[in-house]
Amino acid sequence: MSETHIKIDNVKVFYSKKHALKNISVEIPKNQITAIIGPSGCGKSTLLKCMNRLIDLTDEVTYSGKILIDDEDIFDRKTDVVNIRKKMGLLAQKPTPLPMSIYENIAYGPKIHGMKKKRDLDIVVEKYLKLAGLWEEVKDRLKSPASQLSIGQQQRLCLARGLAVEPEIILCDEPTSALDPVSSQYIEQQLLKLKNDYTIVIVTHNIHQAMRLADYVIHLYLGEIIEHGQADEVLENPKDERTQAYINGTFLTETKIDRVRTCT
Ligand SMILES: Nc1ncnc2c1ncn2[C@@H]1O[C@H](COP(=O)(O)OP(=O)(O)OP(=O)(O)O)[C@@H](O)[C@H]1O
Repeated sequence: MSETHIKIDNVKVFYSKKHALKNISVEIPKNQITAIIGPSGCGKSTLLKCMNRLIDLTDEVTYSGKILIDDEDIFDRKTDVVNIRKKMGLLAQKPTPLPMSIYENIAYGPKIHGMKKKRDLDIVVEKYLKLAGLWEEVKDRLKSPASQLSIGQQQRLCLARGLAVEPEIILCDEPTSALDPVSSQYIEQQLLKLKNDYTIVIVTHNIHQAMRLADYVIHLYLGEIIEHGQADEVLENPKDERTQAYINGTFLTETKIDRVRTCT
């Protein structure tokens, strides 16, 4: 495995009494795409929210363990949450453009971080719209409201906006689930290009998407990692019966799981 970028060590999360993540320990490699897969409610989004501490915004949540990014424990109360989030771009399920122009959507983050000169902002806007694969489609209407873009374009705009604050890591929570197949393909193509410079973690329900994108796969099941490894090994030759069933789209009843456990 290449150099570790995010080291997750014994992370546990409770929502009130609900034990959502149980002793999660896993290392996420730098400049690779890691897909988190698993059935609904298994804890995928919770794990992602731990990585940027958005989990703090949830009521009645308690968590423990460590998440080391560049050797800094982001769960440490002394860690500056704003700094952590600056290292991470988040691409959510639905595009959330800011209620302003296409240009201002991208310039917003750099302005907050102190960039003032129009020339510098122009360069940044063009650079990140190009990186997100949207420049050619919007270069002649940068002053138009972002809300006038198609949903697929809005998602690429959100990707560009996230990149404009120069993160090291891109967290994606089902980033194409609200998009048509062509727009999904655009996003996937951009993510594949971006992995040369960014560490990417993507939550996806789409096994084919994981096959197309992922270098590594984490399979979560009822809050635990039941399989983790190189994508081709996990997706084409899974060791765990539950991973196999999930990939095949078959449903394992508790009785069958018990039978499988007894047989192995
Ligand atoms: N704010 C909350 N309060 C209470 N329980 C929660 C809260 N958020 C999530 N949960 C529970 O924690 C578990 C994990 O939720 P999470 O959203 O991480 O799952 P997921 O794998 O991302 O699901 P999906 O694929 O359906 O989005 C689920 O049982 C969910 O009901």
